[in-house]
Amino acid sequence: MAPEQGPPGVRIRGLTVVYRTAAGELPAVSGVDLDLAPGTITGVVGESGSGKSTLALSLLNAVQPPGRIAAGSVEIDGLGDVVALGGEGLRRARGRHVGYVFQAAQNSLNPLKTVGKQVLDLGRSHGVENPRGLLADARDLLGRMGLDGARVLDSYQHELSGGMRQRVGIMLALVLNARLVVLDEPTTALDMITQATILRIVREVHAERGLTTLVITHDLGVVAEVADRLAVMYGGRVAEQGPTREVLAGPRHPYTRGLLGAVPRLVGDIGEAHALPGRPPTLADIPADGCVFRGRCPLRMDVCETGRPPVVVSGSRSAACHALRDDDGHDDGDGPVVAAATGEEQA
Ligand SMILES: Nc1ncnc2c1ncn2[C@@H]1O[C@H](COP(=O)(O)OP(=O)(O)OP(=O)(O)O)[C@@H](O)[C@H]1O
Repeated sequence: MAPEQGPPGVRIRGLTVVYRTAAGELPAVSGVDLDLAPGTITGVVGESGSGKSTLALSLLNAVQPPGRIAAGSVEIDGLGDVVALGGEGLRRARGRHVGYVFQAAQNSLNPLKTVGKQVLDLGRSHGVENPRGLLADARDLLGRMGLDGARVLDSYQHELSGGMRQRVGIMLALVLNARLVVLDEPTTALDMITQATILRIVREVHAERGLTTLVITHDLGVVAEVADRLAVMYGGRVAEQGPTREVLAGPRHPYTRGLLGAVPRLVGDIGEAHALPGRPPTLADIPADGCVFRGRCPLRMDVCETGRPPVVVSGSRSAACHALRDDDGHDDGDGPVVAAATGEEQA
């Protein structure tokens, strides 16, 4: 995948990732289908434990034991199915093709090496032949993000603020010219002003470098700010997905409605916000059959106990819910189409 080839598309199909626990192997991600269209920013949102980070790690086939990808494929343009990749091919793909900014990137730099040294290490591990050119690229990227690049390259982690470290993380994900970038909780632990700055930088760098970007977050405000499309995850499954504006303006899945109702700044008056009752499931109590959200769902019906929710597709949106199957009230004119009740999604 040469840089001039344009941003890659990604097709995730039937992805199931399990972790080995005392109770056996349990799915953290279960039958997920998701498309990342080339050149777009997709946001994956959900409460803690919904499987977002596990899904993101699967894009690099980087799920670590006791986890493993048990089924499905992750097709990346120019790279093929990363689930089938291994060894050297996989190592080279990470960084070169897929740039990854880990959760808590503020703390993931090596405290014993300057940022510049870490750039050189990264280049060496990927066989970059022109280290000076790499450092110049790193300096330019940092400058592009409003930092004094030369100074940051000479700095150690403890000399940088949280927002600066986050920008260094983004630079490290981009400096090898990866065109697919995964950002896991890019703004957690940052103050509001720094958060807004980082999101602006994500949008600008995405557009300027022609990237396909996946942003993982628990914060609907973050996806509202940056994402063209969003996927809402719950209990390891995609509950609803579609264009961000449409989903936020008219959520269909009861979980999405609950999440939105719990965010004061998106619904206006703080008095109108209602916390979603209950807690998200842990691996041990995700129901094996039926709908994973039924325990907290105001629309719960008998069928939710046993049948996996059908994916109701309408235009470029879809939601997996038994209640929507008979619900004409949300039809956007195309008429909802019920897809197979296997968790398959149409993006
Ligand atoms: N190494 C592991 N061993 C066992 N279970 C794990 C492991 N890593 C994650 N899990 C479980 O898998 C489920 C999904 O975790 P994951 O980190 O993907 O969710 P998340 O939505 O990213 O949550 P968070 O926002 O808290 O990171 C959770 O129930 C979690 O406890």
